[in-house]
Amino acid sequence: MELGEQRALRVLLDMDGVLADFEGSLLRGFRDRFPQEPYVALEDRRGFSARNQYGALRPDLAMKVASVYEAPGFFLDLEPIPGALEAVQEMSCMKDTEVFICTSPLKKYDYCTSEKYLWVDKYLGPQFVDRLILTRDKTVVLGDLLIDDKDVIQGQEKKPSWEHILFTCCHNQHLDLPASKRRLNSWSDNWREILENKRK
Ligand SMILES: Cc1cn([C@H]2C[C@H](O)[C@@H](COP(=O)(O)O)O2)c(=O)[nH]c1=O
Ligand SMILES: [Mg+2]
Repeated sequence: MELGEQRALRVLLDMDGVLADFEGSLLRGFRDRFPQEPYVALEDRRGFSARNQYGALRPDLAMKVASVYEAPGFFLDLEPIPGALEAVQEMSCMKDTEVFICTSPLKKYDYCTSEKYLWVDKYLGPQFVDRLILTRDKTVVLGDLLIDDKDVIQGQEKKPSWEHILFTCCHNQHLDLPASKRRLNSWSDNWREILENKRK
């Protein structure tokens, strides 16, 4: 990079809950597969882990809800979140901006990892397959912004390079955030302003 050239703003985009509708698919899948079992309505979701919340309802429900997202096809069949694909395409064409998708695979990664690549190829194209980062520790990934629905993102780096923008999802919508923390309520919210403010 030449002296005086402005470094591109690097935006890291989470996948589940930000680009792909994990929660909606999980609830539909659980009710289809276990129609007689109690379930957690989206408006009643609290906390990132659905597995933990179902387990608190009844211990055996933890394994049952996990069996839904561990099944073949679950990640590939996720619906895009409204406005997400359009926002990613627009963002990636912005001057002095680079976009990466940064997502955490399941520990039980058999189907999840390949299906995440297939999903990105299907909905965003091969150029984004080159920009897909799978990691269970996002703190070690360099970036300026991380747009992610998980309320607490921890890892090896205690002071990650990125600012975490909390993307509103059913499980975090009730959280009161400290004044320093910014939310993006949806892709029709003003994500462009968040990027421009970060450039200053
Ligand atoms: C709700 C929930 C999610 N997960 C897994 C599913 C994905 O592999 C990652 C998503 O993390 P990211 O921050 O969106 O990349 O978490 C899970 O294992 N259990 C759950 O209840
Ligand atoms: Mg997520």
